[in-house]
Amino acid sequence: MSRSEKVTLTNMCMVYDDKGNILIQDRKDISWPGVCFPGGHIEAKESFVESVIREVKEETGLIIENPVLCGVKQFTTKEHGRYIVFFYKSNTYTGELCSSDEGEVYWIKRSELHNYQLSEDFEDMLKVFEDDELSEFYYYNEGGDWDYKLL
Ligand SMILES: Nc1nc2c([nH]c(=O)n2[C@H]2C[C@H](O)[C@@H](COP(=O)(O)OP(=O)(O)OP(=O)(O)O)O2)c(=O)[nH]1
Repeated sequence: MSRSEKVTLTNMCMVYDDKGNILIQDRKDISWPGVCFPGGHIEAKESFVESVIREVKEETGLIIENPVLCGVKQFTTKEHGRYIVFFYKSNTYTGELCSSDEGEVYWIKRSELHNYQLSEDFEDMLKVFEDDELSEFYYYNEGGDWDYKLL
């Protein structure tokens, strides 16, 4: 049996401050629209940490420092590959906020997040970002039905 498999690598970053604000992105992409955190695809041979710094810069204009890995999400794609999202957090950044074609970015109070149209899964993904005892958002198939659990 082959030990290699087809994998799509992506990242997502919660940029936050010490006043209870988080930086959100309103994604335009019709395959997964709604409010979530910035992020995107990791390029071939790219360092994971440098990749999330690059994605946040491209999508928000901010240069984050010391992003910390805080979890992972995975699901199986239609092509039977594994889709992985590495979750990071950062509260240290420089630069001016600037949205990209991916979607508008803006600061909101964390406590106001429930007022926004969130991307599918995002509410439960957030638990992994915020709860130190959780580190994985995992989709699995049981009897033909997809479900997920937080681990
Ligand atoms: N398309 C998609 N993205 C998802 C899902 N779940 C999930 O966490 N994501 C996250 C992972 C990444 O942060 C982001 C992937 O966004 P994207 O496909 O628009 O990637 P991108 O255009 O920003 O990347 P790039 O091509 O600019 O490098 O969304 C999902 O079910 N579908």
